[in-house]
Amino acid sequence: MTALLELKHVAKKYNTGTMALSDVNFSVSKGEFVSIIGPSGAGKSTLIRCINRLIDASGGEVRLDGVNVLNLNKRALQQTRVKIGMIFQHYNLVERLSVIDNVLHGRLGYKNVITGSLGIYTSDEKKQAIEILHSLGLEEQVYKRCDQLSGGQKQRVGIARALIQEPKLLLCDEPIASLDPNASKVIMDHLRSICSRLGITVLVNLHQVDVAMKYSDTIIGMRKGSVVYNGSAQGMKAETIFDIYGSEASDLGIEIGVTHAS
Ligand SMILES: Nc1ncnc2c1ncn2[C@@H]1O[C@H](COP(=O)(O)OP(=O)(O)OP(=O)(O)O)[C@@H](O)[C@H]1O
Repeated sequence: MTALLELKHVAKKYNTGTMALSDVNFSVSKGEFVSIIGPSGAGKSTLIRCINRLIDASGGEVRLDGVNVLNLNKRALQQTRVKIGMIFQHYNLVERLSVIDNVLHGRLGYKNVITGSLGIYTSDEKKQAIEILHSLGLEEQVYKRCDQLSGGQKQRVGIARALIQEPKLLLCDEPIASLDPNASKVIMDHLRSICSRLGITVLVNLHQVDVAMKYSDTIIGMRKGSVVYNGSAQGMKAETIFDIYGSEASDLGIEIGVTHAS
């Protein structure tokens, strides 16, 4: 498979002196579903955010389709960001606006300053927004204000906003951390289906090892800013969990060797 995303020697040192990422190297193929796991402070969010430059890495290369994102000027970065959708733990929606208006915000990267600031969208874009919302089971929420939705519904709006961008890569920063198990399953099922059905590459930060093992083609395990595991879910062993979390899998309640069909 061709690599869509390649990280080479990526480092991030915050101006507090914290070395959040050290020499991170991995590549992600087109259409792959990859989970990043690791304890709090391992650098998962920093890593995800260095890919679309919400955070500027201190060194290394982040290549998307062969182009080093870290070298792009403002205009080129804007064009590249259109290819990268982002899902946030706390949804990042404009709560007082309707669901469809929030989804249409995903088209802003394609607009010029005037059409963008006036919120002018084509009828095709509106049709597409409604279709995506239907595909995510939100047909009854299209014109509701976002502050009237449940967390799970808000996260599906976040997914719809990312999908209307027509991204190649979907970055998901702890997308289920604020959701109950049922809503979490709905979100993970949608993300998996987006990957399999639409061929969109998904990179997701997770705290739940069982969820990562159930849904992912590949798991990247991080500890103290470094990648300590990069392999299949099936290839995870009790020692892998120890390397990542510094505790025995059994003490953490993680069952190794139990795989679930996705
Ligand atoms: N803006 C910042 N300024 C300084 N240090 C930061 C900043 N953001 C994160 N850090 C530090 O960088 C390290 C990695 O943090 P990061 O949030 O990326 O970890 P994480 O694995 O996503 O953690 P969590 O699972 O708790 O979200 C931590 O030591 C954290 O304290």
